[in-house]
Amino acid sequence: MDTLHPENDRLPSPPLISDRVLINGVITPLTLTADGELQWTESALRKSTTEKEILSFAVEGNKVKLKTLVERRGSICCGGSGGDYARKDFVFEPLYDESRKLWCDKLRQRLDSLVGRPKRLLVFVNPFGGKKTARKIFLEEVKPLFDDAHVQLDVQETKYQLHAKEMVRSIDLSKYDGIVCVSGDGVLVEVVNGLLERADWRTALKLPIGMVPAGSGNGMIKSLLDPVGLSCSAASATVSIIRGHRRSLDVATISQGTTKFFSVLMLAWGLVADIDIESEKFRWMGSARFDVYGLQRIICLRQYNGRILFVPAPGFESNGQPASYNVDKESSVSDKTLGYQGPDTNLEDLEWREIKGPFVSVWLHNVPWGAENTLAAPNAKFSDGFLDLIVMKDCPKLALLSLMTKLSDGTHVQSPYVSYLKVKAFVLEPGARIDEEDKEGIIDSDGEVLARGRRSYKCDEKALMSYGKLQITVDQDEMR
Ligand SMILES: Nc1ncnc2c1ncn2[C@@H]1O[C@H](COP(=O)(O)OP(=O)(O)OP(=O)(O)O)[C@@H](O)[C@H]1O
Repeated sequence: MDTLHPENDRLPSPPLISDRVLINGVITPLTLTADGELQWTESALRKSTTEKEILSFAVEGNKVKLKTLVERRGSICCGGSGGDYARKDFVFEPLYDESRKLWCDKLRQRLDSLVGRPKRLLVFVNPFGGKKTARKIFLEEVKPLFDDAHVQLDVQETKYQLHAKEMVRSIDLSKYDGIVCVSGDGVLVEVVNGLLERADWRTALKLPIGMVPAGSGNGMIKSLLDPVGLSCSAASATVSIIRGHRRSLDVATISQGTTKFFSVLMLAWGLVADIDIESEKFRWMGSARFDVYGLQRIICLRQYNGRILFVPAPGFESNGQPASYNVDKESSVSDKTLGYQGPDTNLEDLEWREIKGPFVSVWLHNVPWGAENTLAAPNAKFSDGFLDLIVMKDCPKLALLSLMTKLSDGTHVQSPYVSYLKVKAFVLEPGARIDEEDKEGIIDSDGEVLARGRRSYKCDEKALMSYGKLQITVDQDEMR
């Protein structure tokens, strides 16, 4: 019969090796248990586990030096525990050559038995992202941890937009255990799109992608670290990668004709898109650019004509009005050898509903956090096969200002001015501004311009899609 042992009642694990060693010049008993715990007494009982705290070890003369992590518990971060990490060496000296050899064998055996720890990673560093500090973050906070953990790195600084995507689409991925983006969400999305455009996308998708926050938004890494009580820092993110922690992630396919874009974070049109993209000119402010430009946009509030159609998730069928949707046939015609083509859902068989404009904001989210201080979709799940839809039609400016302050804890979705639901498929038919019909908006996906309408955000760059109807479907658990 199986019995349950509460954590405190756990039976002590037998020792793999137990010995008297020198620690800080004092003879001290040191034990490595079968479940990987290193125990010694230095004024009080100390413990360090191979699974969590010990990254690697090396022999230096007669001494064994362990590279370890110590958890720092902050008090101010995000209302949570604010867990973060610092590096620390732990040195001990076995009394005999034989016992040093035995210690090394046992430590190596334990560290080698840890599954999921990466050995070789491809790292993209975007020197242009956020406050342009990614290079410094990488050299000072990320690389030392990977070095301590003996993870080999192939580092590539991104030199221009879409550089990461181009590389990922064509390089030999077989030599890597994962790809890491020291950047904002933009480079992550490039990597995802590059992988999905490969002919061998099914294999490519098995490669885990890690994030280290060095952008202005950092919504994905915040969504990963916050639920486990870790601060959104470079050290926490790097430690999670070293430990091999993984989560599955849904991928949304946005299509317009045969053009496709794969999104893992969000799609926005209206207020949120305007703030996200038009505030680029304040990039030097870091994440404060969203608040500063957001205020300006609310004071001069825009509303857009248009229509959205959606297939509600079970329980959300009362939103909107029944509607029929003629599926964009062109988007399903594809050459399967070219890469991932989106989910094989028969959209015509689904129960569609619609909401007609004007709209202040339409926001579709795959993960909870849109940025480090924006809990856009508090109920969003990484791999539930649904997208969270947040819609705002008319809203008084004062109420809107108060909603902006509620974005940090996700309570904006409780406002009577906000509709918040889960959808399986979605169609956006964007229109012009109600006050100036010759001006249209911006469609933003994962922080990048997907489409820009007439006389919207001034920029000569051509967008991937035109400012017209878009279809969005979601596949469950595509990425890791
Ligand atoms: N050397 C470069 N010069 C100019 N742009 C670059 C360079 N390298 C990458 N980029 C582009 O910079 C854009 C933004 O990058 P990233 O996502 O890292 O930062 P961010 O936009 O500040 O953060 P977030 O996406 O979290 O808001 C991406 O579209 C990427 O393609």
